[in-house]
Amino acid sequence: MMNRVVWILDDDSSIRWVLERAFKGAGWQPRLFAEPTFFLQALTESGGETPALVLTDVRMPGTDGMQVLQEIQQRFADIPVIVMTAHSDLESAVKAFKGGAFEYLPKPFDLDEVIAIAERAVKPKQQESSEAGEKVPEHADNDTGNDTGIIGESAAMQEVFRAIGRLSRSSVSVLLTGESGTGKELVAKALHDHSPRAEKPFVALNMAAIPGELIESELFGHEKGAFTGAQSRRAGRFQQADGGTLFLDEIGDMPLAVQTRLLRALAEGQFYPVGSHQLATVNVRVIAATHIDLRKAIDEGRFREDLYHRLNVIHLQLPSLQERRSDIPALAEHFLFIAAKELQMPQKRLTPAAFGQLQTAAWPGNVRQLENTCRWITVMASGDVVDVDELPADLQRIAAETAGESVGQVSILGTGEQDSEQQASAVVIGQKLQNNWREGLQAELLAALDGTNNTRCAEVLAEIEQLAIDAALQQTKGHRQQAAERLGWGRNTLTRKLSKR
Ligand SMILES: Nc1ncnc2c1ncn2[C@@H]1O[C@H](COP(=O)(O)OP(=O)(O)OP(=O)(O)O)[C@@H](O)[C@H]1O
Repeated sequence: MMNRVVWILDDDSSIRWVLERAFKGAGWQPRLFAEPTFFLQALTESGGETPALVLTDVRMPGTDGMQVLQEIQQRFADIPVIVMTAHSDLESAVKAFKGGAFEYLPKPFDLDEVIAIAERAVKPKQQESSEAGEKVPEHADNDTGNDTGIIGESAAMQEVFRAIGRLSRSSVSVLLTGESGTGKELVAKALHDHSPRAEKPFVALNMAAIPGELIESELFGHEKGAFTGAQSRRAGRFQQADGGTLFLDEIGDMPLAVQTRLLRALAEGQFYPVGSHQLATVNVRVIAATHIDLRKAIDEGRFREDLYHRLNVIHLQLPSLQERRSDIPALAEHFLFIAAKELQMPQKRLTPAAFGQLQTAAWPGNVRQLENTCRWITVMASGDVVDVDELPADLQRIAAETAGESVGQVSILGTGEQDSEQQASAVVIGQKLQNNWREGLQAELLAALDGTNNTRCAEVLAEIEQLAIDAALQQTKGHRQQAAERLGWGRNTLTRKLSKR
C-alpha cells in the first residue's frame, strides 16, 4: 500500500490544526511537530518508517525550516519537502528551491492547493510532468542573498517569485509577457542572477530601440567593412553573453529575416557574424520579452511560429499594476525612498488618502509610471507630507471622480488648500478613522464573547468574512478568480465558501 504519512512541522498551532484536518480529509495520516528538534529526532529514530512527505515552516525558534530541509536532503533525499512561509519574498523562494524543496508555499495558502501539491509530490517519478529544458544537477550556489529589488506581496507576484525560484536550477528559455512597465527586464535579470549562469554576463538588447537594419549586426557582430559604417570588427551581443544570458526585449519587433537567423543560432549554437566566413560558437541562454500578443503576430505572418516555440519553453506572464493593487503602497514607499536618495531631497510621506488615491488610479504605464509619479512627487510637492491635492493632476482627476465612493478619507480630509501642518494632521485623522472601525469591531467581539454562547463569536467572524467576500466580488464585478486573489485565497476556497451560503 502507498505510504500516505505526512509529517507537518510548524510552530503555529492553528496552521498545524488546519493542515491536519485537510490532510486527514484527503486520506493522509498526518503527524504533527511544533519544534524542529523533535522533528529531527523523530526522523533519526524513524528506522526506515519515514514519511512520504514533509511540510515545514521556515521561521521557527531555534533550527529553521531551511536547515530542516538541508538535513532531509542530506539524509533522506527521496522525501519531498514542501516549504511554507509567511514571510515570502524572492530570496526565500529561491533559497527553498535551491535547497531542493519540492514546492514553496507562501502563506496564506489554499488548502485545496496544498493537497493537490502533496499528491503531486508523491506521484511516482515517471508520471511527473517534468519541466522542459536542461536541469543542472549540481549547482553552484551563488545566491548571495542580495535584495534584487523586486517588490511584491500580492498573490500574483508570489507566483512570479515561485517561478523564478523553481527555475533557479535550470537554464531553460523563458518568454516574459506583460504590459509595458510591469518589470519584465527586472524579472529577466532576477532569473539570471538566480541561475547557474549568475557569474557570467547578462546582456540586454531592446529590438524596439535600434533600427531594424542594425539588429542583425548588433546580435551577431560583424566583420570590418561588412556594411557601410562597419569600420572595425565588432563582437555581437551573442558573443558578449557567451556562458551567460541574453535578454531580448520587445522580441515582437524583430525583423523576420533576423528571426530566421536567431532560430538557427539557437538550434545550432553557432552562427556567422555579418560579413564573416568564420563560424562563431556560443552557449547562451535566451530570455525574451514582449508586450504584444505573439500568437496574433504569428497569425498575421509577422512572427515565426517555430521561433515562438523555441523561446516559449517556459512562459511567465507578469501582472499589470491594476492586477496587484495591494502592492502599490509598498512600491510607492520604495520609489519615494529611492527618489529622495537619488535627488538628495527629504523623503516625502503620503497621507492615507493619497495612498488610497494611488491605489485606485488606472496606471496604464504600470510600475514605471508609478516610479515616475514618485519622482515627480519628490520634486514637485511642497510639504514633506503629501495629500491628494499635491498629486499629479491626472491622479487628482480620478480623486474627484471617486470622491465619497471607495476612499472615504478623500472627502473627509478635503482636497482644498491645506498647509503642511494640516496635512500632517491629516495622517492622524486617517489613522483615527481606521481605529474607529477597529474599536467598533472590538466592542462587538467583546460583547459576543461575554457570555456562554461561544458560537456568537464564530458568527461575527463568519459575517466579517462574508462582508469581505462581497466587497471583493463587487470590486471585481463578480469575477471569482480576481476576487479570490484580492482575498488572498485560491479560487476553490472562494467557491467553497460561496457554496456554503
Ligand atoms: N516589482 C517591482 N519592484 C520594484 N521595481 C519594479 C518592479 N517592477 C518594475 N519595477 C521598476 O519599474 C521600471 C520598469 O520595469 P522594467 O523596465 O523591468 O519593465 P518592462 O516590463 O521591461 O518594461 P518595457 O516592456 O517597457 O520594456 C523599472 O525601473 C523597474 O526597476
